Amino acid sequence: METVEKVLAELRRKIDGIDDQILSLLNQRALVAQQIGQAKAGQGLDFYNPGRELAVFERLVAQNCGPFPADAVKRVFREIISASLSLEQPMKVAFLGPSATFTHQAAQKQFGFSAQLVALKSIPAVFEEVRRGRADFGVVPVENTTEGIVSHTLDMFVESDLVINAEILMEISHDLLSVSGRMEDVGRVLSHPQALAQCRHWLEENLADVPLVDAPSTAMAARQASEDPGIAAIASEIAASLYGLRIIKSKIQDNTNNLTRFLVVGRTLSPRTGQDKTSVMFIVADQPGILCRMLEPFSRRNINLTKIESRPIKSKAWEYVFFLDLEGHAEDAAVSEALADLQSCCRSFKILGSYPRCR
Ligand SMILES: O=C(O)C(=O)C[C@]1(C(=O)O)C=C[C@@H](O)C=C1
Repeated sequence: METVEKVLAELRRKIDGIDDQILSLLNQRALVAQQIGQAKAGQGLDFYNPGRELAVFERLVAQNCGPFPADAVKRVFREIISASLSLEQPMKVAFLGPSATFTHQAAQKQFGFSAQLVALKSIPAVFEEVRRGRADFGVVPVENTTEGIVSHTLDMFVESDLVINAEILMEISHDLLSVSGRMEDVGRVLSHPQALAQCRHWLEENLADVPLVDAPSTAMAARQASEDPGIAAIASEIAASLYGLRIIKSKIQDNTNNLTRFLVVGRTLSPRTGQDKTSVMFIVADQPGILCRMLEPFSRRNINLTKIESRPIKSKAWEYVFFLDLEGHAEDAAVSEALADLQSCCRSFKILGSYPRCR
């Protein structure tokens, strides 16, 4: 009978052979991506193409018959594309920091580890970095299923000429982290008050006698936990890896449907993919029936609206700017007609961008 060592050696030889093929294919793919980059440079086209990236992920996940997990297919190809894009053009992406926040995690999910991610202190600072061309793109939060809209982000579009190039949907999953990763070592739990509130039931059931302490951010809580073995932080998975913490328990939030939507902002509009969303911003005339009139062009053409939001105009009391999201690209015939109809009843109107719809 064969010894287990012999069996393992044989199987590992097989894996080595497969890895050699994977590596050779990765390099063949990288060469093709470089050629695409050269073709794009010749035409002045954008190197980053989020619509094409989504199509690559969806095609591969659909044809994967396992046992390699579908999630892992996406993660592996995220990094392959990130590395390929860095060969076409190294990407610099500004995000609302500090490091290890959920916006950081969203930027990493969208751009992978080959992009240079830069943490900035505020949403206006992210917009400014992209406007000045010091970053190629910016990542900012725009709405959360529990907390609602991030008004700071919407307000920025009023003054800024930046456009929306992509949306990122992310489950906000809170993990309990500490140096040892052991429940019995937890003497105090630190986190941002919102994260503590979102995990209240779990904390009552599992750590009822442990004091809860507010921290300025989940990332700061993680940093403090890395300096004191008696502190556990509620923070993201990325905070665990950044501060060398172990996960005591993952996904401890009470509401499992806690999602945040982030936007990727850039300087040029994205091409049509066939599965797009469009965001517009406008101010309507102050007239009876105007709200009906502004929505009618969409219902008449069976265009689905996914969000409507209003924000006060700071310079004029009791006047509002509307933000509307709809399904379709601004270049689709029906969408472009509906937008022209809407524009005819607006005092001011701006397309904020058409971008691949995230599902
Ligand atoms: O297809 C392209 O346009 C590419 O540049 C190639 C590629 C890829 O590696 O698949 C790389 C970057 C883009 O954001 C999208 C896709």
